[in-house]
Amino acid sequence: AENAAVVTNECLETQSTDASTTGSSPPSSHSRNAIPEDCGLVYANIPDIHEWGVFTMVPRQKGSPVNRFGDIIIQWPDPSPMRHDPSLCEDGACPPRQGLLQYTWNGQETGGHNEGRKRVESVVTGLGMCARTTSEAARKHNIIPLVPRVDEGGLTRFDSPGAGAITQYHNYTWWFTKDVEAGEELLYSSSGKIPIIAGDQMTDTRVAPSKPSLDYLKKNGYCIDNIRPRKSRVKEAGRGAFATRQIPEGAIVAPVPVVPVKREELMAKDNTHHKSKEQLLLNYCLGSNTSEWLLFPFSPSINLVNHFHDPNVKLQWSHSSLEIIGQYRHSPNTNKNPPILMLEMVSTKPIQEGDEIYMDYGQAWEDSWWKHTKEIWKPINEHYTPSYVMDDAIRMLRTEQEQKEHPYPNNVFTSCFYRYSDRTEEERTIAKQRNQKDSASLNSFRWKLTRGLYDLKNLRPCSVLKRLEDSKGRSAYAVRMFNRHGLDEDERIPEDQLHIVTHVPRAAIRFSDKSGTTDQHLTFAFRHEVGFPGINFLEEALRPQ
Ligand SMILES: C[S@@+](CC[C@H](N)C(=O)[O-])C[C@H]1O[C@@H](n2cnc3c(N)ncnc32)[C@H](O)[C@@H]1O
Repeated sequence: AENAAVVTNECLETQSTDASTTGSSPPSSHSRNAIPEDCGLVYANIPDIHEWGVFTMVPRQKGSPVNRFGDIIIQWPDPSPMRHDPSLCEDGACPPRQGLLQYTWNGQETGGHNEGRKRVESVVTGLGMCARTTSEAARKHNIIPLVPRVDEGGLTRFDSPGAGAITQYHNYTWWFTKDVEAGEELLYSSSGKIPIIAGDQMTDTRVAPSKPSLDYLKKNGYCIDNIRPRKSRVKEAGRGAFATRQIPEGAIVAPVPVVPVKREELMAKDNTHHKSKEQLLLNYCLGSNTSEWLLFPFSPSINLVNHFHDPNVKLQWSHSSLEIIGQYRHSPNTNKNPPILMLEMVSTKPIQEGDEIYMDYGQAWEDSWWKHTKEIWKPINEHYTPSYVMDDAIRMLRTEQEQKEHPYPNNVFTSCFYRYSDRTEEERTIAKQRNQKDSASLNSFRWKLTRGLYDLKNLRPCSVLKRLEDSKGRSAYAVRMFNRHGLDEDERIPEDQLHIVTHVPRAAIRFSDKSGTTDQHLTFAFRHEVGFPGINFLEEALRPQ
């Protein structure tokens, strides 16, 4: 937020300067930023406090979706410790997060925690990065997210060179928790964003002295519902971005706020486990092979724009970003982190409703993709079934004993929705006493449904010991619960406890993918940034003089 404050309202002016085609020098072209009459959501710089926020242009009802389509999430397993090393924390206080890590969520909030061995950060694009947050205690939030969908977007490791090159986490939808008036800001609770490392503090949102008027938002905001996700028309590309309405030539299709990231941060930490060399995030960054900097764009659906040699949009620096970068050129301290910058995605031809949006990713990307499909990629024919397919296919779960005869595929295990902290003090004391008396005794509890139990952060490994049928013929299970990395302290079952839970319904048990086995970890998964020569302009400004 502090960085965003540097981006002034000038960024929202209707005229912009184009640095995308030449790289280092910014030629001028003009684009129109007219908000369509029926635009429902805008991204605007809040007057007085100079922070960016998301606003609704129409009244909304409690229980209705913010958008009819959700955002993608990119899982960032075991980020390189360079920028935020827990070993740098002293007495529970850690150095502040920098770069993209300032905006990520704890992976367990999005169900991504099994993607990594120790730590997973979730990059929640769209509203998760554009909307501002408020603390749970302040109770000012008016939107909440639901669970994402997880699948391969039609690209399987058995037949597609695109397998592992796109994220499997998508359709992360947001819902209103209150009735909201036209012009109100969308805020969500920051609890999901509280970082994994103890000691990090979230600051609460700064409240604007006065609410921006609808007129101000129309004149100064960027429309952020001109594009939406859908399966791409490009074979092997996965999902794509499509126009939700007609867009004239030369108009701003979407704002493209970007976080600068150092290329070296996206190297996977451990190549023996995360077999591909670079993180999946690289495929969603803008850059050029001559720059050590990358830009991660994050407005809704922007990350879904695919490559085509005959594009209908291009990227250009916003006027204000050019100024900020210009200031860097003259600043003697070039070592500091560059702030959030703003690009604009501008139509280069008239676009019809339903058209797919394409950019030209450039020759280096095309060459790399060509090499990947012709020389590197090979179909995989080993036995593999992703967890979401197992969940659909296997309704009745096998006990540990049955699995000896009839095992599940190697890449999956079972997880249960369970909260150890739901046990009453009394239950815990009895368990403790029993443990002290007889080390062989079991602690067995009855599963019960409590509020919020089906949140993804409450998933933990569990093994099925017994299957029973209830009076209505439905299966219920007795399971042993385990701990996993990243669990909150009060959720950890004491190491010396054999924690058995009975009457667990099938709905509370899920298949999960073992760490390092999903497509994004495939050895031959494609990795290349989206070509954006305009980054050279930033690179030049940041280079020590
Ligand atoms: C910025 S993402 C675009 C969104 C992506 N299609 C998805 O489903 O998440 C870039 C990645 O999309 C895929 N892609 C984009 N354009 C493509 C094309 N023309 N052919 C094949 N794959 C493409 C590649 O995997 C690339 O690394």
